[in-house]
Amino acid sequence: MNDLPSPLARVAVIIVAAGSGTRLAAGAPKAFVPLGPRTILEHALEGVLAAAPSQVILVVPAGREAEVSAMAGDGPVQIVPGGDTRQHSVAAGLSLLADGIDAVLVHDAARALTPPAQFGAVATAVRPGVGVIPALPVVDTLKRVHGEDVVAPVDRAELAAAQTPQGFPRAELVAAYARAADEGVEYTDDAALFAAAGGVVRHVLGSEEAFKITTPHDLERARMILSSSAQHPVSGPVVPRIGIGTDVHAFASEGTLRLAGLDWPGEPALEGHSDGDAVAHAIVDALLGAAGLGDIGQHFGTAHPEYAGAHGDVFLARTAEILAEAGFAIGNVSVQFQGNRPRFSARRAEAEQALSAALGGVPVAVSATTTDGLGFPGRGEGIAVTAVALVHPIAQS
Ligand SMILES: Nc1ccn([C@@H]2O[C@H](COP(=O)(O)OP(=O)(O)OP(=O)(O)O)[C@@H](O)[C@H]2O)c(=O)n1
Ligand SMILES: C[C@](O)(CO)[C@H](O)COP(=O)(O)O
Repeated sequence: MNDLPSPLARVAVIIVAAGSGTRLAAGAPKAFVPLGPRTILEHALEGVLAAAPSQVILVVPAGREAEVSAMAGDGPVQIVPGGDTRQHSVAAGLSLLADGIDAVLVHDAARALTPPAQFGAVATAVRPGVGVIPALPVVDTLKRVHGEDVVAPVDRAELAAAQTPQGFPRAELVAAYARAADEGVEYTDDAALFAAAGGVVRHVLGSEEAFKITTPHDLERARMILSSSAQHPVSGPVVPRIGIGTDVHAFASEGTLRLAGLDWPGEPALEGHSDGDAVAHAIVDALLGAAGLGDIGQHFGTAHPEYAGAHGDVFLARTAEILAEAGFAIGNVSVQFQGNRPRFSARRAEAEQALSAALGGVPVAVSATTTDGLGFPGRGEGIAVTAVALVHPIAQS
C-alpha cells in the first residue's frame, strides 16, 4: 500500500460560510440557501470531508452555530461564528487550529461543488514560505475601463481566476493575518494577504466545478449541475468513469500472507502499514481514482492510525461507502498481480467472492501472472498489482 502520508495529513480546512449573500439576494445567508434537498453549506462540507483533512473548522453566521452543529452531525467539524468581513471570518477560524496542524486550507463554502481532489492538489503543493491557490486561465478578452470608457486592453495571458481552497503553511498564515489585523488592511483573498506579508504564492490548475455561487445565475447553474447528475437513471445513459490503481509490496521476513482477501498459510507475508494486501490496496486506488476522490494514502494512510494492521476488506468496504457518499456506484473491478507465489488459480473463485463481498457484491475478476524471472517479482522479492475499476453516478432520488 502507498504508505506515504495522506496529502491532507496534518492539514486543517477552514470553510468560510458566514457571508450574508447580498449579491445572491436569496433572502437568507448564502450558506443556508438550498441547491436541491441540501444547502450550499451541506454540499461544501461533503466535499471537504471527502478529502479527509485532519481538522475541519466551519465559520458560520453568528447565532447559527447550534443549527449547523446539528447538521454537521458527529463529523470531525468545529464551528465558530464569523465576522463582518471574509478576512475576519478566516481569522476566527484560525483561532481554532489544533496542535500538530502544519498547513491550512481556506475554502469558500460558496464554492460548494469543488471536487475533493482539488484539496489534495493544493495541499501537496504548499511549502515553507509558499502559499498555493487553484486558478483557471482567463478565457474572455478583458478591458481596463473608466466609467463608460474602455481605456486599455489587458493581456489575459498574465491573468488567472483565483479559486479556493487556498493553502498555506500554518505559522506563516497566522503571522500574516496578525500583521493584516495590526495594519487594518482588508484583502479579498488569503493569497493577497499572505503575499503582502512577504509570502510567495503559486498556483495549480483549478476546476470549472469550483465556481463561486455569487449571483442568482450561479445558483441556477449549481442546481442544474446537481439535477442533471441526479437525472442519470442508473440503467440509463450514465457516463461511467474508469480508474486505475497499482501497488507493490515486498515479502516480509515473518508473518503469514494476506492477499486478495484471503489468508495463505505457509506463504510469507507482505510488508506494509496494514495487512499488506496489495491486491485490495490496488483496487482501493482504482475505485477512488475513478470517482476523482484522491487515493488510498489520503483516506487510509499513516495519518489514519485506526487502519494500522487493518485487513484489506475493511479498506474495500469503507471505499465503497466513500464512493456512495460521493454519489457513485461501482460497476466492476478487474485486478491482476505479478509474482512467483502464491499459486493462485486454485483459489481464484474464493478470492473473487471475498473481494466482491467486501465491495457489496459487485463483480470482481482476479488473475495472476509471473514475469518469467524478470524484475523483483521474478526474483521472488515481492508482488506488483494493477487494478482497474468502472464506476458510474448514482441517480439521486
Ligand atoms: N463576513 C463574511 C463574508 C464572506 N464569507 C464567506 O466567504 C466566501 C466568499 O464570500 P462571498 O462569495 O462574497 O459571500 P457573501 O459575502 O455571502 O456574498 P456577498 O458578497 O454577495 O454578500 C463565502 O463562502 C462566504 O460565506 C464569510 O465567511 N464571512
Ligand atoms: C476568495 C475568493 O473566492 C477567491 O476568488 C474571492 O476572492 C472571494 O471574493 P468575495 O468578494 O468575497 O466573493
